[in-house]
Amino acid sequence: MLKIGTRSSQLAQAQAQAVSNLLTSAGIDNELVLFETKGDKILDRALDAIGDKGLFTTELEKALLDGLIDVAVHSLKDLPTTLSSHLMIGAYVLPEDPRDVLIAKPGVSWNSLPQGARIGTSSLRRTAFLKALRPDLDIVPVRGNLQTRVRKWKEQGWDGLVLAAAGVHRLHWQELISSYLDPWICVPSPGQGVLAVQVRDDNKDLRAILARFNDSQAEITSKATRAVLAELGGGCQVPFGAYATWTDEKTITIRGKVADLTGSRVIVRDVAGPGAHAEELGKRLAQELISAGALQLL
Ligand SMILES: NCc1[nH]cc(CCC(=O)O)c1CC(=O)O
Repeated sequence: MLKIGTRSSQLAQAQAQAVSNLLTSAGIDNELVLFETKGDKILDRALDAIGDKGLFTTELEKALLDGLIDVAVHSLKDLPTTLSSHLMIGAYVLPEDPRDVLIAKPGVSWNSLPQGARIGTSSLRRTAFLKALRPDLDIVPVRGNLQTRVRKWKEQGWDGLVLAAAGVHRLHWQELISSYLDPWICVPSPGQGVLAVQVRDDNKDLRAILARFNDSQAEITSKATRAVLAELGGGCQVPFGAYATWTDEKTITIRGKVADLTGSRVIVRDVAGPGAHAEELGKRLAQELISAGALQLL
């Protein structure tokens, strides 16, 4: 019986179940094994900064290496760009909408938010990019899983809450969504919406099976945006987003955006080129951001 490791939040289980269904369709008996991660326990501070720390993934990587599980399912955006050695991403699957969304009461849209509206998010990226657009907003921290955040938004009577569309869609909470935020402006986290199926690199048979489910377009845009993150590296702790799309069947455009914490200084750069050179393009974009002062924003 193939063992699929996942965090135990409702969203993580929905994601792992979707991967389980793919494997079942390939005739592979499998079951979920649930884990709690450091990121599930630390609830008092923003976790992203540059977002490359593995707080949600380290325990699953260890379980893979110890042979307790055969695959781990992660939100790609939570997975550090440097994986533990002997582990690899076996497939990029089931890409969802990469945008962020505003959760708000019916009738309230992004454009109709009142002056000084109170908005919940703990992501430094969302805080900075939203403040850059609307300096009047009162951004309040909210951590915890999606249920907790939605509960707090209701209890506290905030005007809005900003979440990833992918998570909201996967939990079938579409009716809570008031507005989709433009990904060229509220630039998402690298890999947002994509699931990473991680395996041991010596597990050849399983890798061959997973390859059948790989979404090669999502793989390429994910590699492009994660290359930007990797190149900016741990040296900087700034709000950062990267978004890549296909402009024709061979070409991708990548946007990178960094800001200071208050959103008063913003650097945006785009590069376009062949998807076949995704990682090179991502690195080039990071270098352009650095040349424009990205590392000095804090
Ligand atoms: N950092 C938490 C996290 N990790 C993945 C998702 C949603 C799914 C995704 O973005 O792929 C979320 C919640 C959120 O950002 O609102």
